[in-house]
Amino acid sequence: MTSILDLAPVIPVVVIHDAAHAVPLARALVAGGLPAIEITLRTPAALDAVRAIAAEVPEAWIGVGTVTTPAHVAASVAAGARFLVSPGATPDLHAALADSGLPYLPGVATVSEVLAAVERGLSELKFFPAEAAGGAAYLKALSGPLPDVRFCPTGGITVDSAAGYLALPNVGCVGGSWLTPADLLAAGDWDAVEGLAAKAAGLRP
Ligand SMILES: O=C(O)C(=O)C[C@H](O)[C@H](O)COP(=O)(O)O
Repeated sequence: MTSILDLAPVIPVVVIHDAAHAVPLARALVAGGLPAIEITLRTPAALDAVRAIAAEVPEAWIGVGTVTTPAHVAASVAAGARFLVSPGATPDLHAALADSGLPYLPGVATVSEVLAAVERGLSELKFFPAEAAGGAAYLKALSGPLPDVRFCPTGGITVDSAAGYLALPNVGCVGGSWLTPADLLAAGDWDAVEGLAAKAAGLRP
């Protein structure tokens, strides 16, 4: 199965208020070099956006984030998600994510949560909230005792701090919302979004 962590150095984390923005937004991100896109389940438009991208932008790896319940998993699969991301995970959510048949990144923030995920056979996780939970220094410390676990740190990361994470051996990619700021989406400035994506795609040549 393709690893979500290896598709691009950055996964854009998107909060979308207007599903009509979904297709041009996804095309701009893909054109900039970021094919893996996470639409968060934070707005009523989110699942419509996922459906539109799945139908009209097949070159995008469209994923769903802010998955916090088994019902979210089912709705995301039905909408056409190709991967799932959660900010944390309970035993029930872990089970639903595993049953989805999709690649997924459950969120962890402590060593014990990492070990619980490893017990379930997982080796690729989201580290959230990355900056607040210890940042790149925390992940660097984990690479000693847990060298086989790779992370997608997300939460508070910027274009300036991303490179420090990407230089770590246990970081596959980072996630962030800086590529799709609300003002650019509201203005429909897809060229600017493509420019932000291209800069992010170049963080790891
Ligand atoms: O919604 C989710 O599933 C989350 O876990 C939280 C998001 O990944 C972060 O909020 C990313 O947002 P920034 O910190 O703005 O880059």
